[in-house]
Amino acid sequence: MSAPIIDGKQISQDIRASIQQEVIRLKEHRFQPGLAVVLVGEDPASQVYVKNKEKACHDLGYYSEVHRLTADTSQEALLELVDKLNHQSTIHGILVQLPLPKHIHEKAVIDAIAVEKDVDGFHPVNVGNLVIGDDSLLPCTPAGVIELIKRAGVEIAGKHAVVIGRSNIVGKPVSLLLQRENATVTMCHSRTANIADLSRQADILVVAIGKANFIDASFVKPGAVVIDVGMNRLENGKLAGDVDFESVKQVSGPITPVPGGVGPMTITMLMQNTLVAAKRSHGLA
Ligand SMILES: Nc1nc2c(c(=O)[nH]1)N[C@@H](CN(C=O)c1ccc(C(=O)N[C@@H](CCC(=O)O)C(=O)O)cc1)CN2
Repeated sequence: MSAPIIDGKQISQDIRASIQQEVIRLKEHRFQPGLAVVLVGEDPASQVYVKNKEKACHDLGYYSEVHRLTADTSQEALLELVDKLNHQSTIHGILVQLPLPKHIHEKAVIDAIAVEKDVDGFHPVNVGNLVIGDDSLLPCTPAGVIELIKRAGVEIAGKHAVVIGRSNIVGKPVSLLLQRENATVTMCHSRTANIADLSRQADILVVAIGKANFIDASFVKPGAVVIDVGMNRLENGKLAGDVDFESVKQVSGPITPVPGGVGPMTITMLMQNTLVAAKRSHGLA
């Protein structure tokens, strides 16, 4: 028997529907969440993601600004724009689309975003708050992973979670969030010996290593929950996850597909963070 599929698109829609209701209520108090998205350069995938963010803002009734800057924009000019947005009262969230062109120092830009408007959750203060368990804006993809697991009806507390990948954007924050939910977490990475042995011990397996179809059924304990954060563009133009979905779903428990799993949650959690940031700025959260 094949595993239940965790439908990230449907879960995303459900979350957006409740955000929309809350925004309608808040608008009666002349309150409108505002998001500024900054895109530097013409990376085709980034252009699509930014358009989708703009559309999500429109659909949910947010105020939005998209700043499309040419690839040769200087770091100084980008920092000036971030500073302007930091001080703009209609904007509660600022997102600088990554990756940035090579001549721009990503960290300098992230560090320049006001902590309370950092709806990506990438600012070191937000990262630090996540580490010590204080309230913070959570990074969108990791927050989406936790939401998918919970909405699939899976209890996290007491489970053994194995996270494969240790990036600052996914692997590390996902591990911290799983720990916060009282899972026992093992982190694996490129230098881990016997990844398959550790992976087979997981009740919850989160994979974010950026290698197409790396995890097959031999890595998975029967019934384990499998969350695939990978998004690898193949030569034939198709998108593949880090998990060999067809093989793994024969043995796993609930599993996310790619596309249609974690990806759609990234923008939904961004919308959620923007709402939280806006409410906090009005003393409502
Ligand atoms: N500042 C940021 N930059 C980037 C982030 C981020 O969270 N903050 N994440 C990614 C890109 N991203 C959002 O920005 C993103 C990636 C994927 C999806 C998504 O819906 N994926 C679909 C498939 C889409 C396709 O066919 O290409 C899916 O998995 O179903 C949404 C947002 C890097 N940059």
